[in-house]
Formats: sequence, structure tokens, C-alpha cells
Amino acid sequence: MQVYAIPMRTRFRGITTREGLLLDGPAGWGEFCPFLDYDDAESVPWLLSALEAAQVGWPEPVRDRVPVNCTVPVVPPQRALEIVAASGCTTAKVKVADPGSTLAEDADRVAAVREALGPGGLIRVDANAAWDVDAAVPAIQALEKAAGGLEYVEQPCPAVEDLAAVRRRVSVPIAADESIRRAEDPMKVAVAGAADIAVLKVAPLGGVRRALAVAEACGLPCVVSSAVESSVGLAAGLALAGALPSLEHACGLATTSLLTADNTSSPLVVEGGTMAVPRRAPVPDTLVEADAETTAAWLARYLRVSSLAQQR
Ligand SMILES: O=C(O)CCC(=O)C1=CC=C[C@@H](O)[C@@H]1C(=O)O
Ligand SMILES: [Mg+2]
Repeated sequence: MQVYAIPMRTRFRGITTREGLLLDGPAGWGEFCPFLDYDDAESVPWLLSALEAAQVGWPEPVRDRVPVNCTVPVVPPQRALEIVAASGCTTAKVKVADPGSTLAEDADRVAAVREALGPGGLIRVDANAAWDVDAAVPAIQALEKAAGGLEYVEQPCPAVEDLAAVRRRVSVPIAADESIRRAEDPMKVAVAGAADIAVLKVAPLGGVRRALAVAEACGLPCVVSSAVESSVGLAAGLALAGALPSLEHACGLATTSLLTADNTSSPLVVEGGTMAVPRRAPVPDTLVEADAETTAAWLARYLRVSSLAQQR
């Protein structure tokens, strides 16, 4: 068992260092890396996902490569343009509605992304549930105009009912993310007519097989998105994207670009806007080791969550 701490290139999801615990078994390596604001109960599916990778392995894929989007954090327009241009991707996801960014700054960021992609590229935005319905509608309309069209808007509001209300008032498709990965019942989204697309994150959903079951039950087109894991954990996201019966949208799996280093000398890389579907996770032979205090905290978290998982 190994604990890592990798500095990030820029602040993303409120963090500047990505930490996690790597564990291995007969099937290979898994990554247990719930964000620090997840409590022990919410961390159980993250552990189940890591154990699936280490002890069981993943279902057979139905494709060898998957299309991926590049991810644009809350950065100035010129930096956003550089990120997209360097990515080789034709789809970009832009973080918006961050406390540190105004709607005007978000609009400038998506306009710069459109300049980098050209008219044929696809732009999606992610508000991470920051708006209420009355703020979401005009904000989405403004961002759609600035972007010259949006593929979809991810989680504009917290509640499923609000997603449904926004969906009735805007022409941009709605993707559900937090309503899937942090929900007691991920199916509620489809039942409420709240989204056009389901965003699946393999770790919070408890592994590839559990995520495939959610995809089948919700009956929506799916996008697989990472939890900004190192390549060890990212492999599970690619395995999920590789095993989905249908895949109509680029996946948010090009996120090792947000990290300053990786835990392996065989990182999972983007080539021509796509990534290969691995059969096993890469071996962590270049671990970015965490300090003693961080290591002890993660080992203690692992033991607490393991105990909870065994009680299920
Ligand atoms: O989907 C992507 O392009 C990259 C992953 C990504 O956006 C996220 C990863 C983890 C948590 C969030 O910050 C964010 C998301 O909400 O999808
Ligand atoms: Mg999201």
C-alpha cells in the first residue's frame, strides 16, 4: 500500500495537491482517492472501486480507444486558449460559476476556447451546482452566446427538480453529474426528466461494474469523467468508457494534464484526441510519495473505510 501527494498545475475543484492511496492485488493496482471533503461513508464506493481493480479486474471492453475532452480550469482566456490548443482535443469542458470567477470572466473564457477549437469544436461547461434556477437560465444563455453554441451544461443546479426546471427553460442539453455520483438514487435524474446526459465517475459509483449498472438503469447517453486520479486510478475510468455499450460523447479523462507528475513511468496519454483503453492499471513505479503525516492519515482513513465496507 502506497500513499501519494502530487502537486497540481493549477487550483481545480478547490485543491492544489491530489492525494490518494494505491493498493494492489492479484488483478493489478487500484487507487483509493476520495476527496478530503468526503466522509467515511461516502468514501466506501471509492474503496470498492479500488478493490475491484486490484482483486477482480474489469469487464471486457467493446472498444480499444475512447474520445476525450480537454478540461479547462478557472484560468484567464489566454491560458484557456493555450490549454485547448495544446490538447489535440476537439471537445473542451470549461469550469464556470466558480466563486473566483464572474459570469463575464466565464464568458471570456469560453469565447477563447471557441477561438482555439474553431467552429467545429464542441464546448461544454460545468457549473458544479453553483446556480439556482433563476440564475442558471440567463447564465446558460449568456455562455451559449459567448461560446457560439454549447454541447451541454453540466449540473447547473444542486437539486434534480431544479435541473428539470432549467431543462424546460433553456435549449442547451443538461448533463447530471453530482446528482448521479452523490445521490442516494442515481435513477431519480432520469425519472424526473432532469437531464439529457449522465456523467459517470467510476470511483464514487463503486467501480466499473456498478457504474455500468447505473448507465443501463438511467437509460441516458453517458459521459465518463475522472476524479482527477493519477494514471493508476484513471485506468478504471478508461475501462468504464471502454465497456459502455454505446459512447456518443468525448469523456473527461484527460485530467493527468492537471497534475505536475504521475505515479507511473507508463502514464495514460492523449493521442489525437483519444486515449487507449487499458486492460490493467499501469504499475506505480514512480510514486510521488506523500510525507509521513499524510501517509498516516490516509492509512487510518483506509482502515476506517474498510471496516465500514465490510459491514455493508
Ligand atoms: O470531466 C472533465 O473534463 C474532468 C473532470 C472534472 O471536470 C471533475 C473532476 C472531479 C470533480 C469536479 O471538479 C469535476 C466535475 O465536476 O466533473
Ligand atoms: Mg462535473
